Amino acid sequence: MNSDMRIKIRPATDKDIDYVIAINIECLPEHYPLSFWLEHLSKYGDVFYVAEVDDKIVGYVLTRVEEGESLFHIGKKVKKGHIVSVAVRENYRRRGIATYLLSTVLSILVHLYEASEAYLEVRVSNVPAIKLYEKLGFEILRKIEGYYLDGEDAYLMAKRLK
Ligand SMILES: CC(=O)SCCNC(=O)CCNC(=O)[C@H](O)C(C)(C)COP(=O)(O)OP(=O)(O)OC[C@H]1O[C@@H](n2cnc3c(N)ncnc32)[C@H](O)[C@@H]1OP(=O)(O)O
Ligand SMILES: [Zn+2]
Repeated sequence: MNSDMRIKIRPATDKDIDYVIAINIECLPEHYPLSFWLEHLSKYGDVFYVAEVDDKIVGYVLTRVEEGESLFHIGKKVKKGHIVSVAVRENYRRRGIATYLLSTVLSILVHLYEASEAYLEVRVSNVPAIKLYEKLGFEILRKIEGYYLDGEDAYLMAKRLK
């Protein structure tokens, strides 16, 4: 891969799902049935993005929009963007692709959905992802003990969007 590769970001379509699932399996231990991906595509397709290099999908971010209690103001009901899964193929990392995907989705959460917060869970050992989220303005709110199937803890990280 050369250093002047062109990265293109666009919303996912149903034709992308097989590639997205393959990247998810390659990059993360948390996997989901086909129905999960298709349901998110139909309900929250505006915040399900893929990144392409040379017409091949190399990364994705899957997001869902939720209404519920604010993570910052107890008792307040808000719209929240939930970053469910993000991954970039190993050979394409550290080129800003995840930053591009996530900042695009965060902007759509604000402007299209009028969400006021975004949040996610991440393994406490996943330093690259934690650093990425901190760079985007997410902060660690708390630890969720035993969140993952293998027993690892998660950090709950969140960001105010307005
Ligand atoms: C909610 C969830 O999905 S949590 C799980 C997140 N996904 C995964 O862990 C899957 C496996 N990992 C990956 O796919 C990738 O490493 C990702 C998605 C975490 C990051 O993707 P990338 O495209 O490489 O991120 P990007 O290039 O935008 O990095 C932005 C910043 O994040 C930080 N960062 C990214 N990777 C690393 C790393 N390996 N070590 C330290 N910091 C890192 C850096 O600050 C980086 O900025 P810099 O390159 O200028 O120093
Ligand atoms: Zn989650």
